[in-house]
Amino acid sequence: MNDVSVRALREDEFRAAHTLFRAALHTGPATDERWERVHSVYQPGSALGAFDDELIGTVRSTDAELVVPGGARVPMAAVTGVGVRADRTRRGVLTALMRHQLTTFADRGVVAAVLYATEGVIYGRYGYGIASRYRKCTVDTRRAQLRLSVPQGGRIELLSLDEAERRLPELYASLPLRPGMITRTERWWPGFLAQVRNWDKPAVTVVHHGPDGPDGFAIYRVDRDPDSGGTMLVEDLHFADAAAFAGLWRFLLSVDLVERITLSYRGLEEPLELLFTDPRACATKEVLDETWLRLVDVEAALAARPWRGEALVLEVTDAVLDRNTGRYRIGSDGVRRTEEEPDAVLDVDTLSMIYSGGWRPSTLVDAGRITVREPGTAARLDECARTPSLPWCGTFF
Ligand SMILES: CC(=O)SCCNC(=O)CCNC(=O)[C@H](O)C(C)(C)COP(=O)(O)OP(=O)(O)OC[C@H]1O[C@@H](n2cnc3c(N)ncnc32)[C@H](O)[C@@H]1OP(=O)(O)O
Repeated sequence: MNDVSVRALREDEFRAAHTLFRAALHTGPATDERWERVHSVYQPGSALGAFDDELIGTVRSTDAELVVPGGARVPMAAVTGVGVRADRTRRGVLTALMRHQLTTFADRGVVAAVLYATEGVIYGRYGYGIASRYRKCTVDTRRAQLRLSVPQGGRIELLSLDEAERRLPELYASLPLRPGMITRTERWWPGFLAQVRNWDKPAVTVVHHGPDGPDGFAIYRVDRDPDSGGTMLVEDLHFADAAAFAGLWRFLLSVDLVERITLSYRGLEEPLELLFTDPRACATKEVLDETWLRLVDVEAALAARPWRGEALVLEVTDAVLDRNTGRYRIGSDGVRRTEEEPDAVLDVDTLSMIYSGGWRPSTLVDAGRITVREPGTAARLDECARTPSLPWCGTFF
């Protein structure tokens, strides 16, 4: 193979990159109509191509903000669209793309990169670690009786897809975002809504109205099977508070001709089964990795979230962005680089795993991914990194 070079794609190359990516996922090219809807997901300057004699690999990203523990928002890049032509895989094309992309992120002040991975084996080598996990679950609507204490919730309004397209971006932006969640930019919505328009069953959007106006929404479709009955697939569900959560569920459970409701990409702490008199009405089918996080600027990322208690020194190794390699003192009094002896030694992908609170450091010590100086250090690290909730993103890209 000839040498591989990587560069930012010109806008007239975006469609070829999109076709290459879809082919890597075993999907056909976008129709003209679909391309018209989705081309704006390509952020100029942020779609990369790998070339030998022709385009052989691609990755793109869009800028957004990530909510970190403590509630601060940091500049992030949402990485997606990764594909290498099937006749050029396993010869370093993705590695060249990832190195180029991460260096570019670091140069322009991106603090973190986030992605959803097709396979668990791909991204750890580039410094990404599993930040959040999600569950797939199914609700048996015949068993799902709401407990008397569940709030009544407010009014439900049905929206057409065109109305949803107009109103949901503003509604999502008005909701409180928890750690692990990301902002949904004007480049995210067209891609998501193009998928929704492509469903084989009509999409239904419902908005929940609380005392101060719209405060939650859900998008679903219903698949009716003559043998197994109706299955509602809830594809998106976000809400401001417990009343909106309950109100949306009160409505979803009231929809006729639905025997079960399936959900994916739900946070592990979402108290769905606790709404029901029989908690087994909601069955968790699978727990999987959700977002993979990559701390691009380790010092800025560490400083953006609170750490608790007595300070500890971490020695971090970053094989791709060497500028991150070094020792960091973290504690309730802040974060700074240091030359002090380390209490714990870890790679940047492992740091990304504990950063958002999705894993206790002691779990990673047990897994051999953090080396500690003395036995008590794991417990001190747990206390230092402790967060009030597990991270969850809930925005697939
Ligand atoms: C965020 C997203 O967009 S997720 C979508 C990811 N895309 C896909 O899954 C589409 C189908 N797959 C592909 O297009 C390609 O196989 C890619 C992009 C996953 C990998 O591209 P490649 O150019 O083959 O990766 P590259 O050769 O740089 O691999 C680097 C290393 O990772 C390993 N690796 C990469 N992908 C895989 C994989 N899917 N399974 C096992 N190992 C893998 C390689 O073996 C290599 O290991 P080595 O350094 O020990 O030799």
